[in-house]
Amino acid sequence: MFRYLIDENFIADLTEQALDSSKMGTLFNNLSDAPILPLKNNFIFPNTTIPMQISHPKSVVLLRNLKPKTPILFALLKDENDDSEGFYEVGTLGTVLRSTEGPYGNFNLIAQGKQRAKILSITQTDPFFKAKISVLETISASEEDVQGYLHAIKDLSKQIIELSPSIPNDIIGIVQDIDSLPFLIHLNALNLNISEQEKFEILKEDYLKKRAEIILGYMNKELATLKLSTQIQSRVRSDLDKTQRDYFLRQQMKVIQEELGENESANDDIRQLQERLKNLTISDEQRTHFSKEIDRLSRSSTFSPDYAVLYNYLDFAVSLPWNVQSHDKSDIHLAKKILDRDHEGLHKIKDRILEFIAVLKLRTELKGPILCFCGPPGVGKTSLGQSIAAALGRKYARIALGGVTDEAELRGHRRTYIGAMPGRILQGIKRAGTMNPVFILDEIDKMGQGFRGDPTSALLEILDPAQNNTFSDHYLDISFDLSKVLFIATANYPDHIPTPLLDRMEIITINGYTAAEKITISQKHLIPRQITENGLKKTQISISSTSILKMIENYTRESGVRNLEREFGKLCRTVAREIVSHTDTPLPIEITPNKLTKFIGREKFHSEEYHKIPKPGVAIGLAWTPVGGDVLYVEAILTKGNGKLISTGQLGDVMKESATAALSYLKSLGHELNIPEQAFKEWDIHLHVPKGAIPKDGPSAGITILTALASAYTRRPLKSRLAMTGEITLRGELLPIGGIKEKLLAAKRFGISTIVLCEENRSDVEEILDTSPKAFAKLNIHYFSEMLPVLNFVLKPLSKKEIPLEKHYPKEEKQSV
Ligand SMILES: Nc1ncnc2c1ncn2[C@@H]1O[C@H](COP(=O)(O)OP(=O)(O)OP(=O)(O)O)[C@@H](O)[C@H]1O
Repeated sequence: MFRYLIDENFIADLTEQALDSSKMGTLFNNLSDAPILPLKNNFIFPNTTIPMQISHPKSVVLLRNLKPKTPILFALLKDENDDSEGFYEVGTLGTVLRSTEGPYGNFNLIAQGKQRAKILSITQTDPFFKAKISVLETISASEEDVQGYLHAIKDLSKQIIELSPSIPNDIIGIVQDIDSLPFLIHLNALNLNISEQEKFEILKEDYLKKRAEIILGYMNKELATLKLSTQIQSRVRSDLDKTQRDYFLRQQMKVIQEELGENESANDDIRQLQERLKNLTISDEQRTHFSKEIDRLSRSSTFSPDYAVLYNYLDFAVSLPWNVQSHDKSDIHLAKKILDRDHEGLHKIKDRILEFIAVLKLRTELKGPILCFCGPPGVGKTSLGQSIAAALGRKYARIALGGVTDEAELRGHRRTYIGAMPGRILQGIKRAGTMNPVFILDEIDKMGQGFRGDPTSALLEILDPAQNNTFSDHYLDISFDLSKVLFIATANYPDHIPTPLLDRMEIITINGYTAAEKITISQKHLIPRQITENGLKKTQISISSTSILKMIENYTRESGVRNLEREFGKLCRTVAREIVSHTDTPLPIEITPNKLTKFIGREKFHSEEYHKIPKPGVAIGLAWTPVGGDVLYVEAILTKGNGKLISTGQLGDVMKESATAALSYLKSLGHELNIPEQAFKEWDIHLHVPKGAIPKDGPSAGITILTALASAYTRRPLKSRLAMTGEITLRGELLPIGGIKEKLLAAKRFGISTIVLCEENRSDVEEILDTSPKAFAKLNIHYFSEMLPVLNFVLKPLSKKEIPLEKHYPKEEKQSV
C-alpha cells in the first residue's frame, strides 16, 4: 500500500497535482486517436504520476520515436503474453514526463495520467499500436456525497496506514490534505493490493460515486486482512515470547542450580534411588512402576514442589523391606527361656504363646487367629509382644491405635493430597526393616470411628490372612504383602473391640497382679532394671520386701506395675544423688519402710479400712476399674413419699436400670422378706453410691443394689466384712461377671472376709486360687445362683433394738401420705 507515495521524488509532485488537479483537466478533450503503450504489470490512473519499466518491443519503438508531451494511451493488455488478444477497452490518456533507455533495450520512464479514454478501434499494430479513441467524461457526484466519500476513504486510509508497518505515519497527513475525490480514489487504487483487472474495473466506471464505492469495498477488505494479520502476528509473537522466556528462565535456573551444586545433588538423588531400586527383590511390574517414577523425577526441576513429593515417595518406597525376611529361631526351649527371662509368672499365657510358636514352626505360614492380650494397664501386654519377637528372633514393630478415627491413618493418604503420608502400618514395617516382624497393634479397643471412614474396616483387611498379601496403602499405590507379619493386638476392655475384629482374634486375658506377685516382679525385673538404668550397682542399694510392699500399697494403686516401676526409678535417682553428693555414705544404702518418705516423698494412698456398717440399707460391692479393683458402698434410705426410686451418685444408665429391676424384684419378694405392701407405696427410696464425682456404670453392681434396697426395706443390716458382686435378672437370678481377680484383690486390701459371687464364677476363682493360693487364703467365698438365698444369707436377722417392721410402717400414716 502506498508504494508509489513513499517514493520521495513523487510526493512533492503528487501533492502539487492533488492540490491543483484542475490544471491537468481537459488537455486532450478533442483528441481522436493516439499511440498505445501496452501495460502488463502496471497501471496508471488519471491525475497520477508513476514510474514504469517498459520492455514490450512495440512500446520500445514507440518510446524511441516519441516527441515530448505527445499524448499516448496507456492501455492494459487482455493477455499479458499475447498482444494480439487486444486491450481492455478503457485506458488512461497521458504523457511521458521523462524516459531513459536502459542497457538491454528497456525503458525507465515516468508517466503522468490525465484523462480516461475509450478505444474505439485499433488503427495500427506495427511498429507500435495506434487506436481511434474517444475521451471519457467522469460523471461527478453531489458535493455532499463527495465530502462523505472523501471522509470515508481518508478514514480508512488512515487506519490502513497505521496498521501497515512499512508505511511512515507522515503519509497520513498528506492523504488528509487531498480534497479531490477522483485523485484520492486513484491514489488508493494504485496503492492497494488489487489486481490490474480490478484497477481497470475502477477506471472504466463513469460514475464517480460508483468508483468511490468500489474502492471503499477494496479498502475494507484490505483493512480486515491487515487486522487479521496483526492479530496472528501478535499471537505468534506472544507464543514465541513465552517459549523464549521459559527457555531463558530455565537456562538461568540451570546456572543457579549449578552454582548451588543442586543439579549435582539432584543427579545424586536419582543415581542413589536407581541403585537402591536395583538391589530390591521385587516383581517386574513393581520395578517398572518405580523406574517410571524415577524417570519422572529426573525430568522435574528440583525447584518444583512436585520434586520433593515424588522424591519422598520414592525414598519411602525403596526403603520398604520388599521380600526381606528374618529367619525364625526354631528352638522352643530358647523361646521359653526368653519369655521367662522377661516376665515373671503369667504361666498360662506363656504356655499359650509357646503353643502358638510351636504351631508357627510346623506350619511355617501363619493362618491362625490373631492373639489379643486383654487386661488392665501395666500388666505387660505390650512387653510380652516384645518378648515374643525376641523369642522368635523377629524384628519388632508397634503402633498405638488409641484415638485413631481415620482410615487414612492406617492406609495412608493418596499422593495427590498435600502433605500425604503412608499409613501407620507401612511406616511400622519400614521401621522394622523386615516384612515378617512381630507387629503390636496397641490399644485396639480405643480405636474410634470418625467421619473419614472406619479404621476397623482397614484393620479387618490387615488382619485377614486371605487378603493381607495384597494390602494396598493409598500412598504407596502398589500392593504390599503383609501375610508374613505376626500381628498381636492389646486391649484394656475386650467389650470395646468391634465385633468383626473380635471374631478374628483369640482373647488372652492377663489379670492384675497380687501384692506378692508384684513383689517378685519388682525384685526380679523392675528393681534390677531401674538400678542399671540409673547408673547404680546392685551393691549400692538394697530394698527390703517390706518397703516394696509399702510402695505397692501406699504409693501406687494399680493392677499392673507401671507406676510401681516409676517409683523405683525415682528411688534409684535419689539414691544416685545421695551417693554422688556424699561419697562417704556407707553402702549399700538400705531402703527400709521408714526411709521411703525421705527418698520418694509422702505416701499417696492410705490403706482403705473397712468401716463397720452400723445401719441397715448399706451394702458393699466390688468394682473393676482400669487401675485395679475397688470397693464401693451402696446406700439406700427410705423417706416418706409415694413409692418413687431416686438414684444419685453419677450412676450410669445400666446401673439405674439395675436399680429399677432390683426394686421390682424386691416388690415381688415382699411377703417372703416380710415387707408390708404399703412400704413400697407410701415411702420413697433413695439410692446413693458415694464418691459422687466418679461416674459409675456396669451391671455387676446389681446384687449390691438389691441387697441395699432389701436391707433398707426390711431394716435388717448386713453381715460385717461382707462384699458382693454380680449381675441380677428381673427374676432374681444371679449372673457371672468379669474382673474377678482385681475385685478379690480389692476386697483383700479392704479387709473383707466374706464374698458373695455367682455360682458360675466359681471356676474363675479356682483358677486364680491355683496360681496364687496365698494371696486369697483368708477369703470366704460363697456362691449363689438365686437372689433370695443371697438375701437370706447376707441380711442379719432383725435386731431386738430395731423397731419392728409393722411399727415402722404404721397403717394410720397411710392417710398422711
Ligand atoms: N510379669 C511381669 N514380669 C516382668 N515385668 C513386667 C511384668 N508385667 C509387666 N511388667 C513390666 O511392666 C511395664 C509395663 O508393661 P507394659 O507396657 O507391657 O504394659 P501394658 O499391659 O502393655 O500396658 P498398657 O495397657 O498401658 O499398654 C513393662 O516395663 C513390663 O516389663
